[in-house]
Order: sequence, then structure tokens, then C-alpha cells
Amino acid sequence: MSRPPILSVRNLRTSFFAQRGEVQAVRGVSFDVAPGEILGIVGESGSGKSITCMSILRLLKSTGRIVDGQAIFDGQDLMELDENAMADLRGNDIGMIFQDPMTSLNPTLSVGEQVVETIIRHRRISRAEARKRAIELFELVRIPSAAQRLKSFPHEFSGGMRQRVMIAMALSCDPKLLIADEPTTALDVTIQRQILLLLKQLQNRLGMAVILITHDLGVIAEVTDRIVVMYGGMVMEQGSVTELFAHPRHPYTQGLLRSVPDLRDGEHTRLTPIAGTPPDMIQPPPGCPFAPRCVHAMKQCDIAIPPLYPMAEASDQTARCWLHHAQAPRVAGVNAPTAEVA
Ligand SMILES: Nc1ncnc2c1ncn2[C@@H]1O[C@H](COP(=O)(O)OP(=O)(O)OP(=O)(O)O)[C@@H](O)[C@H]1O
Repeated sequence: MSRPPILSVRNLRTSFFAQRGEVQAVRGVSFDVAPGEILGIVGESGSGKSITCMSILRLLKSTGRIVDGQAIFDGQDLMELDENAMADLRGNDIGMIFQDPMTSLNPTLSVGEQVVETIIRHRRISRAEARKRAIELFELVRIPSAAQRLKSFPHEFSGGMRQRVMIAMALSCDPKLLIADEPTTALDVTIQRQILLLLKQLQNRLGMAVILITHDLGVIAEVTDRIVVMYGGMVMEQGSVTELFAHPRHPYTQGLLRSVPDLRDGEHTRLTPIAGTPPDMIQPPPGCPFAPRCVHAMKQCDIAIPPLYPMAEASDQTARCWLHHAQAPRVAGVNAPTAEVA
């Protein structure tokens, strides 16, 4: 990564202090986001994707607490900011989109009023100027008949159109970073693709960075530049989309790739889900959290958590798997070319 990152997360640890014990939701997560890039964070449900982003935004609910770590955004550590500064930053420099627009939109107000209010809250401009900006934003996210649609109520929009409204709101203050948490999960496959491609076009045009969280590795193949794969509250593998799809180096990533539909295929291919269930985060295993489900697990995997091994000099790919240790056995497709072992 040549340019300094817009966001640099280092050793982030977040836990929930529940009655039954400490839920270690995020266990030492580090990654960078370059200005203007789309980073995908993928992993099965419960792997810690949302809590990582909620921690960065300092929006943890209930008993959640950031235990350790830094999130340097545009030169300042978000963990050090006071609540007012953080509230200013959210919605201004960092935009957010969540899964279900219906829970974020007020059903009793027209979408136009809600977009205008958002703009006025963050910018000192008149209502008339804010309305003009709202129309521009609706045009930007390709809501047809933008001026008229401002008068509509949320229930008068389809799911895809409501998500476009949320994107317009998130973009209203020209954020440098947009965090989108499962923005298309509730939508059907064709609309998902349209919204993701729209996000990519907007990112290209506006030059902002995007973090796109999804449990579906297939949907992000077309739109992201790099991918972080999470499991058991940790980064298991990360690298460019091209590298990760061509040569996944972690058995978990390989399992994910086999278990998610690939939108590029048009028709869904046959899927093989990963057998087993994710770890209990109250008492996570002392070794690799994926070991109990891993077909290649060795004794060492149950003993200690592997480091993130760099894959090659020229590449940015790293994988947290003991099979990349110099003395590990060679396994086709993980740490050795298929032909070499077969
Ligand atoms: N309020 C809470 N109290 C206790 N534990 C929680 C709470 N919220 C989340 N967790 C736990 O934190 C861990 C990470 O959850 P997180 O929502 O980040 O997963 P995720 O990868 O985003 O999954 P999904 O795709 O389902 O949203 C899970 O083990 C979850 O049970």
C-alpha cells in the first residue's frame, strides 16, 4: 500500500461483559484502509465484523467495551476523542449504512425531510440549499424523479430504493470513509448487485474509501479492492481480491469460497457449507479458533494461535495458519501448488 492509510486499526480488542462471562468479540484485529479503496470484511455470522466497525465508530451498545487498541483515522486516534468530537466525526467524515433501512428511517416523515434534516444537522446551510443538495444526492444515487420522490414516505419505496436513500444520506457530507455493514443482505440478488455496483461507481466518482462488511464472499468479488477475512474475532487472512480468489491461503477462506454463491456465475453454483460451528467467544480455544472445523488441523493448531504469515515478498497477502510455518507439512492448495504435492 503506497499511500498512507485513511484508517489504521491496530490490535483492536472488544469484549461484552455479559452475566455468563466476558464475550471476547474482537481479539486483536489490525488492518489498514487506503484512501479511495474498497475494503471488504467477510466472515460467517458472529466472526466479529460488525463489532469491529461498531468499535471503530464507538457505537458499542449494552455491555460492550473496547479493551485495547487504536483506530487512527486521518491522523487522529478515534479511541482518544471525546464523545462530542466523535459524534461530529460520525456522519461528517465517516458515513455509515446499515443492513435494514426501515429501522434507520423514520416511517412518519417523508424521506426528503429526513435527508434535509441530516444535511442541516451537519452543515450550516439554509433549508432551501439543503433541499437542493438532497435532490442532487437522490440524482447521484439514481433515484428516478428525484424532486418528486423527496415527498414520499419510506414505505412507498422498494427495499433497493430505500437503501439508495440511506446511501444518499450517508454521502450528504462528503465522507472520507463510508462504512457499509451488510447493506444488501435484505435485498434480492439482482438488486444486491445493482446497489453494490452503485457503491463502487460512487466511490470511484467521489474518491472516498469504503469498508464493506458482508458474510458473503461472493457478492464482493466484483466491487472490492482488498479483503479481510475474519473468524473467531480475528483476522484469518487478508489480501487483494485477485490474490485471495486465485490463491486463498487459509483453509477457512477456502471453505468460505466453496460455501458462498458467486454472483458472477449468474446461476448459483453448488455450495458446500463449512461443517461445524463457530467457537464460543466466552471461552475461545487457546489455539487457532478454526482448528476444530479444519480438515488440515495439526497438534500445534490446538496449542497456540498462529501469527499472520506474509505470503510473498511482492504481495500484501497474509494468512494466520500454522501450515505456513517453515517446518509445517506441505498441503496442496494451502502452502504448496497442487501439482507439487499431487
Ligand atoms: N450485545 C452483545 N452482548 C454479548 N455479545 C455480543 C453482543 N453483540 C455481539 N456479541 C457477540 O460478539 C461476537 C461478534 O459479533 P458480530 O456482530 O461482530 O459478528 P458479525 O461477524 O458481524 O456477524 P453477523 O454477520 O451475524 O452480523 C459474536 O460472538 C456475538 O455473539
